[in-house]
Amino acid sequence: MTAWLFRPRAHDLCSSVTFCMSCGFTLSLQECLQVADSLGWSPLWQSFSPPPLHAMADPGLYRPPPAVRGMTVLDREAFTQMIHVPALRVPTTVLNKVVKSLKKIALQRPGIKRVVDDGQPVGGSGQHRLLLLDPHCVASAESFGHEETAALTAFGVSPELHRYELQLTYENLKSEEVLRAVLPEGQDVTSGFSRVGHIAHMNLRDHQLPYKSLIGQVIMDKNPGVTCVVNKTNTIDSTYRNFQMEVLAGESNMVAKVRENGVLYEFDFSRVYWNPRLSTEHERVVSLLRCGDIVLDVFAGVGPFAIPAARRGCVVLANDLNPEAHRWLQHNARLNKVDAAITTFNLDGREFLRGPARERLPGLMRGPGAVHVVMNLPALALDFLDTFRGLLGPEPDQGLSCEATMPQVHCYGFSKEDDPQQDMVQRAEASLGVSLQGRCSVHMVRNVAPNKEMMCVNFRMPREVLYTISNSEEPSPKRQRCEETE
Ligand SMILES: C[S@@+](CC[C@H](N)C(=O)[O-])C[C@H]1O[C@@H](n2cnc3c(N)ncnc32)[C@H](O)[C@@H]1O
Repeated sequence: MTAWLFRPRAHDLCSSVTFCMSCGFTLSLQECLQVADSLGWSPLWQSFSPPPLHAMADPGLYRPPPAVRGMTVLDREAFTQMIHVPALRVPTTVLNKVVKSLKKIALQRPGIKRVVDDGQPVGGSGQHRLLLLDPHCVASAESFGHEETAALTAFGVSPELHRYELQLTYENLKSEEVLRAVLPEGQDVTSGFSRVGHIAHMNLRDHQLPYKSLIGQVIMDKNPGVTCVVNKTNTIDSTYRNFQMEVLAGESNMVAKVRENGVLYEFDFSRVYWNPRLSTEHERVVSLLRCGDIVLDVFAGVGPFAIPAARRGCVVLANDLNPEAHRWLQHNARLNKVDAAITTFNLDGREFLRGPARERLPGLMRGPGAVHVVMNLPALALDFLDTFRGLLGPEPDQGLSCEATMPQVHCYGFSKEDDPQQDMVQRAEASLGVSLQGRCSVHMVRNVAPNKEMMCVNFRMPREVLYTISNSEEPSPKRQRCEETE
């Protein structure tokens, strides 16, 4: 066939022509006619109507009409267009089997039926339906692969392709397709968001802001269950790690109900920290806990470590500086019926460690359960480790404390270094004032941004940190025996 439908005047127009020698075809036939008309080009290929089936293979076929470009107030009707798709005429007697055999090449669009009436009068036993095919897979009868050809032969279906005129509406488009058609060409169309209950949380770029209401509306339309779309308006450097946010579409109810790892949480998303991307990490830490263990959650938020830990049979001391997070933490403890197992505090992390934690630690460490300290405030938690220096004063058992009773620490941090593991260990060591070589492990939690990792360093709190130990003290044989039995 002709290599191009409309001859481009220059290569830089290649995005405006149907067939470009170097880039392949980029516009739907309908769009192409409009573009050509506006540019005063005349078609080289005159036999346009009706278009042969191979012309239906245009990958821009589902692209909405060019008129929607630049739209800032969503007009759903403006996305409606007629397109042509290939179809097979299939006897109803074998329809189900043919649909199954051809499912890889059948039309798949949201809200579009792929089997339609053939519009022909029904005659005798020869009742037929049209099976609509994906024009990107099927351009002509030669497009069928061996399997499909064999299936058609076996079921007595003619491979002759029919042309079906289909109305494509806003409902049949994916959010990405809608936004790509509306936002300026060549600019990034990110329709990604975090889902927090009924809230879709976006982080729009500057060039997307003029379209923010439309983007919000599209995200809400295309994601069942989302009834509120918000955009982050600040970076997350507030003390309480919550976002300033603006409602782009839908209701302004910020109280979300979320299920994470089977546990239900409720909280005001605009006033507390919640990150759905931490569910795996929450689960990982909780899986390390055993019934009867003690958990000190220094930066507890609304409870994603504390509540499941209590549900697992642990005794939990959970603290958060944000009064709102503390309130929802208490609420979630009641909601999950574990309030008897969780004691909550609304203190600065250092105050919590120096006060309630210090008071209870000696008794807890003598008990049967292991003590875990969770410190998830990645921007600052490593600095808080210095609070443990000499926290419990002189060692009561004069060097006989069993290492196995020392608290197990899970401390989070961000790292932008080439070797984030080493960076984490070095910063923890600097804060604790001791070496952790050979007695810690580090793992990557998630990639937060290009070149920024969230990490977790895990170690048993060294005795010489928690207690003020005189330099002359030698490790006692008794303590060594204790370590061996761990
Ligand atoms: C990153 S969030 C973690 C929340 C929860 N642990 C989680 O995994 O989702 C850190 C929490 O620390 C709290 N926070 C910030 N500064 C604090 C401080 N100095 N003392 C205690 N809590 C603090 C914030 O309010 C926030 O809820």
